[in-house]
Amino acid sequence: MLGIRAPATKKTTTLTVAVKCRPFTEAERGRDIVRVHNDKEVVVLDPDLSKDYLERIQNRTKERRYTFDYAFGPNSTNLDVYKRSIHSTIAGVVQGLNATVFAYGSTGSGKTYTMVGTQDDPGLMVLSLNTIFNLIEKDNTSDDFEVTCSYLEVYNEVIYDLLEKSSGHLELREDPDQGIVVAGLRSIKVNSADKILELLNTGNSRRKTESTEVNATSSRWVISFVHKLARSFGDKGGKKTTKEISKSGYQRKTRIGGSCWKVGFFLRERASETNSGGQKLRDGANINRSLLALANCINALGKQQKKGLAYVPYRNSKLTRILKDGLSGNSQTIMIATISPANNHYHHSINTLKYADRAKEIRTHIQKNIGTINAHVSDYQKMIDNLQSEVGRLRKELAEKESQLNAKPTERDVDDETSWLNKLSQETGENVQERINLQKALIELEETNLRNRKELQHLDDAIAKQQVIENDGTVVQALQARRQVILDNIRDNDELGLNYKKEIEANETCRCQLQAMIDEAISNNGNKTYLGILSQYRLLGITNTELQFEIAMRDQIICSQREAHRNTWDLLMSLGLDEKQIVELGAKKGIIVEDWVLTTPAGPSNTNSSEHKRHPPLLCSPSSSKSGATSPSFFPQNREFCSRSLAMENKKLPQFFREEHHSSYYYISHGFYPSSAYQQRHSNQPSSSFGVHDQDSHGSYYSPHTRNGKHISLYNENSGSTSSFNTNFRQQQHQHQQDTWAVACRQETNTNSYSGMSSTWDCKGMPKDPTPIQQKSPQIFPPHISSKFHGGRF
Ligand SMILES: Nc1ncnc2c1ncn2[C@@H]1O[C@H](COP(=O)(O)OP(=O)(O)OP(=O)(O)O)[C@@H](O)[C@H]1O
Repeated sequence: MLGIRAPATKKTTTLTVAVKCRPFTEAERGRDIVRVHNDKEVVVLDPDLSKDYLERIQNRTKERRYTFDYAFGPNSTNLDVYKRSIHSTIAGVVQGLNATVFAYGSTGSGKTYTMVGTQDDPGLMVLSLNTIFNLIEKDNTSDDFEVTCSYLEVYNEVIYDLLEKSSGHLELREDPDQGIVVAGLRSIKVNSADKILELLNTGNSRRKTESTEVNATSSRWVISFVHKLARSFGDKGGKKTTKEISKSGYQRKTRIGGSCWKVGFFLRERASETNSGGQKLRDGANINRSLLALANCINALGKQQKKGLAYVPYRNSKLTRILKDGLSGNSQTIMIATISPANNHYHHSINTLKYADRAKEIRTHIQKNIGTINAHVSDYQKMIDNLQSEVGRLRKELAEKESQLNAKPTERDVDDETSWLNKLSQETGENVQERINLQKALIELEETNLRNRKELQHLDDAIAKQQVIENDGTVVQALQARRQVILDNIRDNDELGLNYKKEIEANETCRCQLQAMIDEAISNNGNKTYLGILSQYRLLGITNTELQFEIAMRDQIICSQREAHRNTWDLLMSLGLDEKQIVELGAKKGIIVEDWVLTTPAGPSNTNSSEHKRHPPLLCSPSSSKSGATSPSFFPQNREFCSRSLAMENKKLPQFFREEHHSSYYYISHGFYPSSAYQQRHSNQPSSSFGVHDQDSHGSYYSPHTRNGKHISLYNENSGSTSSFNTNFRQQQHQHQQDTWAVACRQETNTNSYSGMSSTWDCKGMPKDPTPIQQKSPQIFPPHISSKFHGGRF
């Protein structure tokens, strides 16, 4: 038979399961517990009659109910079974469809009777053979048919050929076209049902049957009867055999077909029931192994359909390998489950029915084994050419794919995922850095404008006062010019601030998208755990950067506050005041100098004590003093007490606060957090509270990036690593320290200018020549000085 498979479409079908309950045998005693309803339902009654009503309604009954494709009671004949459940399948064999029929049941349940039958009630094998030959006979086409049959037995997992007089052990082989085949199994050509029955009888005589206590002629072996049918489709004009057609080489299309139907029946027995030992016991165990393997395959195949599990243990026995096609391949398969009606077979019957029930889930894929071949050599050549070009195309495709694969290392999937995750992480890092820069720039901008607004207020006050005392209006004009500059700066900074806010929002959106991409990639990936940990690690790194940013900002604020304190002390002492005077002055104005006031009453002896030098005093407001806070302030050692006109003495003294504390509040009041904490609090408000500062806020700090009251953007200035970021901050701090003192001096100058005074101070706190305000460099108002010394109060 030529092995060309048809490109016909596959049809998926489920196993057909029929249950046949045999009648009581003459020797059998017991109670009938099997009921068949509607030709489909099988009910096995509880064999224990002693159960009362209560037990029954409590569902303690052992009664079981199953539904199958077909169910046959004891009065059904083999012909009934055949007509309803087998005939159409066997008819399909002539059309090129494979078929498998096997009986499954416990020993003595009627497998042999159902498959072989008797003279009066021929079995399914006989009936199906009759059908095949009837159909061939009735076929009025020019097609040729060739029927062959084989007969084999599996005994203790060894295959014997029953059509051979003295058969050796046969092996199973896997054929790409025909599936599992028994190598060396004799295949005899037959042309009538009678001939096959003759062969069956011959084979049966070679079977090893031994009596058991259950069945006097128990087969105790797995028997399979394999028929093959080859069909050559010819023209209507005349019949041609396959051989003749292939020889002729005429330009005539011919279809060929082949099908196979297998019939098997098995024994299942228990050693205790068969009362057999030794060799018999081993035989029983092997037979059980075959059937156990079949049961396992049925189980696995049933689950496979329901849950998609893959492994089916076909290789566990010869029987399951022979039946493989029938259980999952190209075959229409019918399982006949045979049971006994007797109550003492209850467990066997239930067992058989359970497997039969699972077998209903098994699916096979049937396909006609018919192909079209062209009889002419040139057509064969064309076919070969086409196939070769197809092979060439596929080879090329394969080579391309392989080169793609080789371009990357073995663990390319993981590597790809990792590098992709790296890219995402890097982008997230850049995103965070960008936001840090934007927030930093925004904060500085806010501070600048806060100072601008305060200066504006002071300018307004100064202008009002000056207008009263001045005749020519020169100073007022200068003040108004300055006021205009500040107003312009405020407007510009407001615009810039709004842009920053928009950029921060865009940055937040981008960050959310990146995070969603990372999350999705991790959740969809097989390496979930690994990628999850990697992602967490990266995100922690990013959070760390943000925290370092916050720390750096706080450091800078603390540093600037300390500088401000130091400058304030220097300024006070440069005015010519000693400590006692400062304390007294402070006390008059309600300012308490900690340590001095808290420990001992202010006095000359105390102010000069070494204790005070070891613990520099802290200027604080009464309110902060009450809070009991005692953190030290920085007191410049060996400071010079310069002589100074005390023209200021009667002016209002500034209010000193604990800037350290306020700087912390600053972050909170300005909504500045590391992004994680920030997001928790302000998921929809990424920007800080630009332009809405409390006038009493004291958390402002001097920024070297602010000139002339106008903000100079820091955006992208610090993009890069955390270390460069910190370096920047250190540089800023250094610059800041240098600037603070100069600013303090300039502040003093300006303040005096506003008050109409002409004296100025150098960077060491020494008086300098007066300079008109118009010629001064652009004014910067350091927070701790500008907010307290500014406005002509000092
Ligand atoms: N439908 C039936 N009508 C009448 N008698 C039956 C029928 N089915 C089975 N029997 C009888 O039941 C007995 C056991 O049947 P059978 O030998 O077919 O069982 P088995 O399943 O093939 O047993 P084992 O597996 O041991 O070979 C036999 O005496 C047989 O004649």
